[in-house]
Parts: sequence; structure tokens; C-alpha cells
Amino acid sequence: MGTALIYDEEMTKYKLLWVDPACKIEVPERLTASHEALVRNGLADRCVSLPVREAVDAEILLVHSEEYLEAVKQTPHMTLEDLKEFTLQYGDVYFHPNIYHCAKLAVGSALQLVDGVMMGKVKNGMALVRPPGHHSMRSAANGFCVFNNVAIAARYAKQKYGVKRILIVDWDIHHGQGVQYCFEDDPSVLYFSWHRYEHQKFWPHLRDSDYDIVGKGDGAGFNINVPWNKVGMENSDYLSVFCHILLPVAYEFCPDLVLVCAGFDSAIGDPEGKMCATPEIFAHLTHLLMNLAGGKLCAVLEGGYNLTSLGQSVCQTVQSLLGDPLPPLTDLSGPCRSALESLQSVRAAHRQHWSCLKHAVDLPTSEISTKRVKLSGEEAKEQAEEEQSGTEEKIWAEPLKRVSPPVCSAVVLPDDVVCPDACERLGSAEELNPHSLILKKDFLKDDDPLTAFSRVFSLIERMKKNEIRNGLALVGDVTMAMTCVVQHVAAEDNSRILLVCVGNGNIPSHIKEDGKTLVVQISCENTVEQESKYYVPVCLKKSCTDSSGFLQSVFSVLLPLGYQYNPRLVLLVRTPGSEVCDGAWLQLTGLLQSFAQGHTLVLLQEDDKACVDPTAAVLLGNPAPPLGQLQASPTEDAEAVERIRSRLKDDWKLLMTAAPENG
Ligand SMILES: NCCCNCCCCCS
Ligand SMILES: [Zn+2]
Repeated sequence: MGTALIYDEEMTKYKLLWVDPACKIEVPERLTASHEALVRNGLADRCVSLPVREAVDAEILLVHSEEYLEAVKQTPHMTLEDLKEFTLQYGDVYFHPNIYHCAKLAVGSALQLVDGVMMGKVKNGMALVRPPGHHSMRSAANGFCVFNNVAIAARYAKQKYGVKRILIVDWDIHHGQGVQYCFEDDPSVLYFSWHRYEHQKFWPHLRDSDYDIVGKGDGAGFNINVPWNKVGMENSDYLSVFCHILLPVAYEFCPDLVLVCAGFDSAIGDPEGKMCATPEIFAHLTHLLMNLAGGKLCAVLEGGYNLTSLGQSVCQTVQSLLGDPLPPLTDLSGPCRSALESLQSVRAAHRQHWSCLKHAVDLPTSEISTKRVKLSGEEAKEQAEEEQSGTEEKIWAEPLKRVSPPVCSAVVLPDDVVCPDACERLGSAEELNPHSLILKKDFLKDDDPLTAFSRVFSLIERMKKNEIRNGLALVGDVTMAMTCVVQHVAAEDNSRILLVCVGNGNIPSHIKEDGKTLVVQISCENTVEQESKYYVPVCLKKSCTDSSGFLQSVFSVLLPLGYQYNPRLVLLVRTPGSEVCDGAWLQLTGLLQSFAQGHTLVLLQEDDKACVDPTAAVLLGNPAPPLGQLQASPTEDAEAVERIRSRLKDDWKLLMTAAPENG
């Protein structure tokens, strides 16, 4: 199934008709720049183009009041003076004779995308729309928004498809208060938003945007606000929030559909956000959400006001939706103090609502209240200062090309094992099949190990040359294979291997010290080994059959380590006796493709042959199946994970979730 792209140039046909400094950045070129970037990078052609349509009244009324809709209906016939007058009743938004038409198309685009995904016409998709939606409220336009595209799409999905749980991720740099107000008492819609806040000093200056606003009544816990109290946030800050807040909660929630308020004013170069995260970050944020809800993900454009970073960020997002290898994220130096304070505050505010956060430590008493009383004149003065200050031009490198190798997955199997789904029989070596390359090898015969492993080594060599993206081998002795592979690869001087070992089995000690291999072993036996910077044993009491403990350790330990280490190869090994349930194993296989441009080699013991097909399916780019709502993990497991993080956080800063006590 493909990736949908919804765009129509009709939505470029409205603009600001008078002088208003607050609105001048919302220009039609935002849409053309986004679409042209996709076309220029050959991405538009790879998508399934779905037509736009106008939303009908009943759909708009899922969120907005009749009086508001009636009022907006009058705008096409208004004079310029009437439009100005009409606009005055709202904040930071403008009207135009054609904006009602465009607003209906924007909603209709989001609904077309939901239809395409929910009816299985496409796997996922992106709608390029204007006007944006996440600030508009039941009876008010606001922040360039007229109708709340994503909020309507959520209500529409529930009504038409009976979707039970919807996750809305709002990575725009502004708080989508319109979405928050729509679902704040609704436990079936989990709204997550990060936003520039600066202690309420930044637009829209709402007390309701702070971290302690968690939802009301039955909706308590289903509204997550992450305020950024400083500008200049980087990739590390965004990844920390995904690893330590959003992903654990999202997997516990287990949505049936993921909607993204895809605003790109949170990228470097944007005049509104003034953040420093690079366009590549959206490739990773998108990928990290793609194994939720069976891959059903609808991204709808919100903000983004620097046409260069907007175009690049849109391309990064769509390329991930298409399943292309992820770009490397370099120099992840760890979250800044302000981000850690926000992270800690949000986790503390939600620990009572989410079992995955139950063990989040309380706010230190010394915590300065992050809420400041707003003095009247202060706001205008700061606003004025801000207008002047943000003049320095940011520069950043254009994202590298993300090239898919000719072969996606290669598998090395004994003769008696059937080829995995979607893999075809290998012709002669030259005919590399676009899906997979089968190196049929019989490990059950008494080949001496080295010849047997030579097939695996050739697989690795081809990965290095980017002829193959990832691979899987079913071997007679998985621990031996692991050792040989590590030795073979570590022989290279600039190798960096992330070895993820699931299950018991002792890792040869020389592997743990060479610094060229970072070993994370998730098992159920108490390894007596003292861990070092490069050997991280995660012991889970209920062994790996407990998905929640397993996944929590993946999110809060393995992913941060992997991002910081930035390996060139990922070796994923499942040792005998690890009854890790397949669901968690497949999620892990999917999530690990964040690293090394997807160069993952999976090693399985031959009696694990039942794992081959489902693992190959995920390696080929299919979403890992949902796990169901996760229960609380055993306390001792959660505490074990916390202990690991606190012990290793000085070496690996992405493990941090709280600002250090000292100054
Ligand atoms: N400096 C201009 C102030 C603009 N304030 C409204 C921003 C709305 C963004 C929608 S994503
Ligand atoms: Zn925005």
C-alpha cells in the first residue's frame, strides 16, 4: 500500500489584503514551496495523489458552532472593509473572499486522507493544506486558522469508522489550543503538543498551554502539553521528549489511528519558532510514530513560515512515510537544562495518569514555579523586543539524499525453511530482486562455521556498499554467529556496532570493552556482570514476555543510547530461551530502523524459524502489529530501568529526564 499526497493549488488562492504585521508570514507561497519541493525531489510522483473535496456543513459542525459557520459563510460576499471589520473579532488571523472556500478544501483534504487510510486504499499520507487548523476553536478563528482540520478529522474518523482511540501529535511550534479545547474531556483522543511558551510570554500567551493542564474529568491525562521555555531547542530536545514522554504513553494508549498536526515552524530558520532542530528530525519523528496503529498515520500541514526549511521538512516527512532509509542525526549533545525542566515537569504531572510514568521522580521542592504572573505592560514590551531580536539569519546544511538500496531485505536461510512473504526466489546472483535476495544456504549440514558465516559476511559487505538495506540470518549457533559477525565488522577501523541482544546468553567479554560495539542486552536473568559504558544489561523480572516492561526499556534506554551512539550497523540477536513475545520483538525490529540508515542484521537461532516471516515483513517496511493497550510493568522492572538511566546518564545524556540538581 502506498503513501497518499493531497494537494490542490486552489488553496493558494487567498492572501492578506491589508497591512497586519501579525499575519504577513502566512502567504500562499508556503503551499507552493512545500509541493514544489516534493516534486523537485521526485517524491510527489511516488505518492498516490488523492483529490481534494470541500467539506460539507455537517462535517464542519462536528467541531464548530452553527453561528460561527453561518458567520464565515458570509465572508465571500463581503467588501474589503467588511472583511477587515469581521476579522477584528478574532486574533492573529485574516479573512479573504476566497478563504471560506479554501478552508472547506483544507478540511475536505484531511477527511479524504482519513478515508484513504481507514479504507486501506493507502498505508499513510500527508495533506498539504492552507489555512491551517489547530488554533481555530468552536466559535472562533485564530492564529491563521478558520476550521480545525485535524480536530474535525478526528471526530469524523470516530463517527464514520468507529475508531476507538486516536492519538493527535502536534509538533507545530505553537500550542494547538483549538484541538486541546475540543478534546480536553475526551479520553478517546490523546492530544500531545509541544510549543514555544517562554513562561506564557509567547503567543498565544495561554495559561492553558502549560504542562499542568492535563485534561478534565474523564479526559484527565489525555492532554499532554510540553512547554518550551527557551528558544533554540535542538534535535536532542525533541528526541528526548519522544523517548521519555510521547512514545511510552502512546504505546500504553495504543491508538487505532494517528493524526499529526504537522507544523514545521518548529524547524530551524523559522521566524516564529526560533528553534534549531534540523529538517531531518521530522524524518525520525515520523518514523517513530509509524509502528503505532498498524501504520495508519495521517499528517496534515499546520504552520511553517521559512519556505526553505518548510520545503525540506515536508520532504523529510513524506520520505519517511514512503519508507525510505532515515538520515543520520549527528551531534546529539543531549537535552538542554530548560528542556529537562519541562520534561521533568510533564512527567511529574502525568505520573498519576500513565503507568509508564509511575516511577517518574517528583519535582524537586526547589523547582522554581515555571508560572509567572503576567504584568500588563510586560507583554507588549517583550513582544516588541522579540520582533527586533529575531533578525539574525540561521543557516543549516541541506539534508543528505536518502537513497533506498536496490535490495531491501536479504535473508540467509537453511534449505528447509520457506522463503518469507514478499521475498522471491533468487535468480542468478546478478538478478537482484528489488524486494529481497535469497542466499540459500544450508547451515544444518556440517559446513565449517566460517564458510557458513561467509554468506552472512557477504550480506554485511553488501549492506556496507548500500546494495542491501537490511538482512536476516537463521543460523545454527546464534551466539557464535554474533561473535563472528562482531569480530568481522569490528575489524574495520571506523565501525560502530549497536548490538541488541534479546534474551539470556552471555556476551563474550571482549565484545564489551572495545568501544566499537555498544551492547544492550534485554534479558530476564540477573547478569552478575557490572555494566560499563558500552555494556548495558537490562534485566526484566517477568522476562521479556511482559511487553510493557520490554518496550519501556526500549524507549527510555535503548533508543536514547542508539541515537547518541549513532551506529553504522545494528545487530539484532534473539538468543534461545528468550520467550520475548513476538509483538514486542517486531516493534523493536521496526524501531531499530531509526539507526544506521536501516542497516540492521537480524540473527535468529534455527529453531526460531517461526520468527522469520514476521520479522522479514517488518524489515521489508511493513508496520509491526499493534500490541494492545499496555498494562503497568512490574515495579521492579520499572525501577531497574530507572536505575540504569540514572547510573549511565553522565555517559549518555539522552538518558536524562531531569535537570541536574546542582547549578
Ligand atoms: N509574529 C507574528 C505573530 C503570529 N502569531 C500567530 C501565529 C499563528 C501560527 C499558526 S501555526
Ligand atoms: Zn505554528
